[in-house]
Amino acid sequence: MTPKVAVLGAGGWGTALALALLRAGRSEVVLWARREAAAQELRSARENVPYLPGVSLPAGLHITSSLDEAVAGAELALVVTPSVGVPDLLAELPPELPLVLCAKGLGPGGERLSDLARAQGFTRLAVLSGPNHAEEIGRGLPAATVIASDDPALAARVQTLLQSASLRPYTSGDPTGVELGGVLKNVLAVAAGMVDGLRLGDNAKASLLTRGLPEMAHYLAWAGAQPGTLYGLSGLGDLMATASSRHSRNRAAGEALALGEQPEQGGKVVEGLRTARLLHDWGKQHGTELPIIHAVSRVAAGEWTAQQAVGALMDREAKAEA
Ligand SMILES: NC(=O)C1=CN([C@@H]2O[C@H](COP(=O)(O)OP(=O)(O)OC[C@H]3O[C@@H](n4cnc5c(N)ncnc54)[C@H](O)[C@@H]3O)[C@@H](O)[C@H]2O)C=CC1
Ligand SMILES: O=C(CO)COP(=O)(O)O
Repeated sequence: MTPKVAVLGAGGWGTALALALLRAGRSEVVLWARREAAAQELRSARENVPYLPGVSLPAGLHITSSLDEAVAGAELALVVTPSVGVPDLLAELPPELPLVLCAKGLGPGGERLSDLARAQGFTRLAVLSGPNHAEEIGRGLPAATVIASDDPALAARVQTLLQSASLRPYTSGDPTGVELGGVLKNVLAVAAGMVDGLRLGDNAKASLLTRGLPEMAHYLAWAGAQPGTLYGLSGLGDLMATASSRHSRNRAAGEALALGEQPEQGGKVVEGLRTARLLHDWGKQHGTELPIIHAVSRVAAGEWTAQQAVGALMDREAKAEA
């Protein structure tokens, strides 16, 4: 029987993942959009004009706004709404459905999305993360990604479903590290955008991103991630892809903030701004210094200008690198 795969969330990333599944030879792929008007627009234009313009959607891609229809008979579902939408979506899904969580954000109280899913009774869970701009994956440009799960058979199954000439998925047994790498790099990408906006140069960006790694490492270690995962595709790989990319909404939001402009990206989700505040709160609660994350959080909240954030980072007490 042909496996049916549901892709829940019709933004740029959900649309690109649906196309990646079709390219990998899956013939029954259903893309779910939250609003019927959006589903109708996708069906008639055969293009996701607001979120992934310039990429055609093949006739074989089924598009619906009915969640029941999307998941009926599906072997598994990719959850690709922005993180703020994940709790409501989980509440509507049957807990026996295997899920692949693809959003790069945290729950409303800073929870991992996989923990929220577990609390709702879901037991078959994987996460997918890596250096994967929707604009490039949607066009079939080559990339690698990581699928991590405590259930090796599920990770291997998702790998098989997605593997194609243009997407090379790796498996991992560290869902904690893979899930959180993408969450944290978004905040550093906002900071990198501020460096761009202020035209501080290449040395500043390399210094900032490298000093951001220990901040990522602190949080990942606290969460129980394996130390090496930070240096893989879902950590350093995604940080490299995002912090310099013309596609990155997080980087662009940082650039806008530095220029005194609004950080919104035309209705596209910018996860790093909300994540910065949640991680800042976590750092305060745990007495952990996260200077770059703290600076992004204060600029995002309008408490500091980007220039003040640079001053605060440069004025910190002298210390050893390690
Ligand atoms: N765009 C990209 O290149 C990548 C994005 N991601 C992550 O995937 C997640 C989704 O991002 P994108 O697809 O880029 O977003 P997007 O900004 O392209 O589109 C957001 C989509 O979600 C819908 N939406 C908004 N609020 C919702 C809610 N409460 N419930 C259900 N749907 C809702 C919008 O109508 C829209 O269709 C984010 O966590 C993002 O960090 C991960 C990898 C790559
Ligand atoms: O996660 C991404 C690429 O891997 C997308 O990053 P942005 O959300 O900053 O566009």
